[in-house]
Amino acid sequence: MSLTKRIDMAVMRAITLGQGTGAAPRQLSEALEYACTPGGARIRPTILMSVAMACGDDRPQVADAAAASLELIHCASLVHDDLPCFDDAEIRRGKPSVHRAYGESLAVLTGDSLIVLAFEVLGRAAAVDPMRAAQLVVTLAQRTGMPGGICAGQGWESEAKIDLTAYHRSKTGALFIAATQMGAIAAGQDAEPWFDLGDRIGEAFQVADDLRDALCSEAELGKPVGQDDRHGRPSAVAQLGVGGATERLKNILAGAISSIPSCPGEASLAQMVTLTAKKIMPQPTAAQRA
Ligand SMILES: CC(C)=CCC/C(C)=C/CC/C(C)=C/COP(=O)(O)OP(=O)(O)O
Ligand SMILES: C=C(C)CCOP(=O)(O)OP(=O)(O)O
Ligand SMILES: [Mg+2]
Ligand SMILES: [Mg+2]
Repeated sequence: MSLTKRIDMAVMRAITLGQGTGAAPRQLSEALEYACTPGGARIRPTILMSVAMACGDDRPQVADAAAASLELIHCASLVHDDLPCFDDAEIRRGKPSVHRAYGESLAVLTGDSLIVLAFEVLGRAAAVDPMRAAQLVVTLAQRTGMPGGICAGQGWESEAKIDLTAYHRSKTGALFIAATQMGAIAAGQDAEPWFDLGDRIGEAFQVADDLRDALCSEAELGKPVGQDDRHGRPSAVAQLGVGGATERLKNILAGAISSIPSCPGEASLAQMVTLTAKKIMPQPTAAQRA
């Protein structure tokens, strides 16, 4: 089975669990699925699974639960991020954002339900491997909440003075660190050596996202562009210009490959990072190249 299919199936199993089989509010049930399918790039669970596979993937059910839980948290964060009180975005993944499709109250509840569901999925993985499941819960919680998770990252946007490194590391880096560390944990390995790889991929992803926000169109991205400018957010493009940010992106990615810890599947993991790099590198249009 392809990795994409494995991830989509794990996500769908989780959503089905959240929808239940008995009485449940219809619109909220529908919105859970709407928020997570069809997926975006599924880049975080792909990295997680690739690390788990490079480490032997000896408990595939635990890796499936880890990948699904991480993607559920990511989707929840996008639903909340698009709300009027944050970025007030009307489209996401090429369709109306959840609050545009279902209203604000249900969008808040969709995000809330997905967060809780993510941790339920990990709790249930304890039936297969209690130690690994407990470590996965702690790692995902650390990278989701305060003081260093994506909630903290979002929190920086309400501060008058922003610590740029902490802002980027928590807003975007956190779920990439979760991806590499949860992949290792799911396969029974120590998480600590996998911090650097996640941190570097996260930093690269943030620079790439800043470049896409400045260079791409709404139709290409399926979400509003020019957001960093509009919200006055610090970005790699504002700081370094397009050329400087592109150079920085290439340097971080080279560093990411050299930070892969030694493991049985090291070579194929390096290939995955190179492939991910190609995917996230924004392609300038002919007009921008001229
Ligand atoms: C778990 C949970 C629900 C957290 C709530 C806190 C929250 C709203 C986090 C958003 C995190 C995030 C990376 C948003 C997208 O960034 P962006 O706005 O720069 O990117 P975009 O262009 O894709 O919108
Ligand atoms: C952290 C950021 C910039 C939010 C968007 O993440 P992705 O670009 O991975 O979103 P999807 O592919 O999942 O839609
Ligand atoms: Mg935002
Ligand atoms: Mg946004």
